[in-house]
Amino acid sequence: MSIKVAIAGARGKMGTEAVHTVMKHEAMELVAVLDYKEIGTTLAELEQFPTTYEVPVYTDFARLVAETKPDVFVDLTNPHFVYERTKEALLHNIRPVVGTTGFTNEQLQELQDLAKDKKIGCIIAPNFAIGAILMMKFAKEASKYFPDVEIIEMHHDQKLDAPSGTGIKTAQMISEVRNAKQQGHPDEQETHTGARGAEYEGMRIHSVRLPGLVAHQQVLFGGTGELLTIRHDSYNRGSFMGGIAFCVEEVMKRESLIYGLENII
Ligand SMILES: NC(=O)C1=CN([C@@H]2O[C@H](COP(=O)(O)OP(=O)(O)OC[C@H]3O[C@@H](n4cnc5c(N)ncnc54)[C@H](OP(=O)(O)O)[C@@H]3O)[C@@H](O)[C@H]2O)C=CC1
Ligand SMILES: O=C(O)C1=N[C@H](C(=O)O)C[C@H](O)C1
Repeated sequence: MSIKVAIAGARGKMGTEAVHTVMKHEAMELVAVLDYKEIGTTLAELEQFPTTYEVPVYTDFARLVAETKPDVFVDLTNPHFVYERTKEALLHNIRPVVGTTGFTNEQLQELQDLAKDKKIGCIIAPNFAIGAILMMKFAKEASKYFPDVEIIEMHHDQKLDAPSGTGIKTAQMISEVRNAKQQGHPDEQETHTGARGAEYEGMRIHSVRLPGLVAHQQVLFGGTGELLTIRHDSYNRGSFMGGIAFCVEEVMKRESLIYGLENII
């Protein structure tokens, strides 16, 4: 039996690709999309989709749930909206697969508790690309030997959140194994605010936003007379689709919240 999927953010850069991915997947059925504004009755009315995509569009989540009964809710929207909707999905016993970034630690903890109470799967993935997951794992390993590290994440200039979810996740993974260390000169001063980037447990995260970029990150490790650079590049959003399809299938088998694909690949 196919997995019934609903998607929020279907008009967006990631959502559009995700719609095609689910529509083409033989084990999945796209039963609905959720938008916050009136865009038509079905996806077939939007010019970026084929006229065969007669998937109903809803603006009311409760109605979407009642009428289409999805198993999985994929969220690819924006940081202002995602926490409440993920919570709502869990309360309706629908399994969230969330690519949207920008959760606070408190929000993640609350959702983790809720998924545990409900005994249903929820996957929150700051990055769906396999290469990015490996980049984070390798960076975690390297930081055991190189405690001086700076993260440079580079994205397109339409991105709303900074630092990126991947940048924060990388810093979190590194801080699980790295000996606490305040980097740089103890007396350093910024003559221009923000010059040293965002602080995360003594590490620095720098966010670059430029047209032409998609999603890129390098993690720099400095040692005596040497520099190690671990880098990943997503050149297009196809890089994330294998991860989304994997998560939609995987979340059906889980009974708790998973934050980061490194925990399940
Ligand atoms: N985990 C991962 O691997 C990846 C995660 N992302 C994340 O995914 C999210 C989306 O990225 P991207 O596709 O580039 O962004 P886009 O801005 O291209 O797409 C977001 C879409 O969501 C819509 N939207 C906004 N608010 C709502 C709402 N309340 N309900 C339904 N739809 C809504 C937007 O509409 P409108 O334009 O009208 O506001 C837009 O169509 C971001 O948080 C990004 O960081 C991105 C790439 C990979
Ligand atoms: O907004 C994006 O584009 C991306 N967002 C995610 C993040 O914040 O890390 C994943 C990827 O970097 C692309």
